[in-house]
Amino acid sequence: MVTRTVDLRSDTVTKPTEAMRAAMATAEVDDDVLGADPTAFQLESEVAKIMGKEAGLFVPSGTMGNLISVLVHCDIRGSEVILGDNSHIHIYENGGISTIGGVHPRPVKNNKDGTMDIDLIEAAIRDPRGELVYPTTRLICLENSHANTGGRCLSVEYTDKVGELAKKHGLKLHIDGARIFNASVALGVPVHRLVQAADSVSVCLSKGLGAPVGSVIVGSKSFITKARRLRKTLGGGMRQLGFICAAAFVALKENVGKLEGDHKKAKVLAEGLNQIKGLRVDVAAVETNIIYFDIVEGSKITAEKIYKHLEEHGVLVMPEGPSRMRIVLHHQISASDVQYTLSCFQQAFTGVQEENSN
Ligand SMILES: Cc1ncc(COP(=O)(O)O)c(C=O)c1O
Ligand SMILES: C[C@@H](O)[C@H](N)C(=O)O
Repeated sequence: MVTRTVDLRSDTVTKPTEAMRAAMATAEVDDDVLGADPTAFQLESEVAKIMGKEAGLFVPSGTMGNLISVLVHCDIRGSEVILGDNSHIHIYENGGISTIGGVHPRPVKNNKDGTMDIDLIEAAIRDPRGELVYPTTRLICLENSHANTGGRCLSVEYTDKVGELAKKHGLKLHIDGARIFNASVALGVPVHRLVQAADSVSVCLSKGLGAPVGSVIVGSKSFITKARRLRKTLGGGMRQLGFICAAAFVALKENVGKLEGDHKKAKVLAEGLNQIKGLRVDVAAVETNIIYFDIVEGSKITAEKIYKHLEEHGVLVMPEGPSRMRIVLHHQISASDVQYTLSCFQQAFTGVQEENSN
């Protein structure tokens, strides 16, 4: 009988707080297709202001936020987007930019720190003289923090350099900012400065900020006007969405300040896991709330045995391969949960070592 649950699969698993539920229950709402839901408008305006952009648009998911952003920037047939080969847009969004938007992806290798070498980005930009046979590059996409490399942060200097490169070639820059607040807190750089070079940003409120639903895309007024129309085309026009925006507004106001704590807990957990004989963690690479770790070859324990033991004790982690796992911290994981998780991992390995010695 599991008496305690520690859900470390993702920062998308958080449950609405009482304050969010109360805000939802009393939210002022209206039809956001026929006009403007007042609570949605308030949230969109606030996020745009915080991000230093002219306007914002609420969307039901980060996937839709990225899709709309890419499709607005690449609105001409034959467009191509340069993006990371290990980016969320390229791996986890069902190829939507191509299957729905007809946009051609031009992947560039992601480095271990989430960046793409700037000279490789420039080399991937199509030469206009080859337009008879080449797609036309119109957009560069970055991801900050970068999820698949372990929540690594792209510096403001790097982002500005990519922005300069985009401008030099007449391209737009989009940032998948699903965890931009995590990067901002970890770097000590205000979000508006971190995304200053970007023409658009997709900001998830449903990740580390803990909102039950939603993202906001931000950009120029012209960009958001086109994005709003495309959201409707994709079936994302929502009616009285103020009640979910009310929860997101609470998340924005209450949880940014908790991200540093998530990062500290991630570091403690990473250091503890790395002390367990049979696990390997690159602790230095844990900059925010995400930890990737591996079972050391020859450690005589299988991932399946670890998952089984963890699940029997209520600890949930994300499988990432035959011997690789991911843990994501969020504001509903306590310091005690971190210690409990470490004890469960230790027990799993000790149990196996005892089995093997018998
Ligand atoms: C980096 C990144 N971008 C975008 C998304 C997509 O967000 P959603 O799950 O809301 O579609 C995710 C995952 O949730 C993500 O980790
Ligand atoms: C799995 C992925 O799609 C999701 N964005 C997560 O980080 O949990």
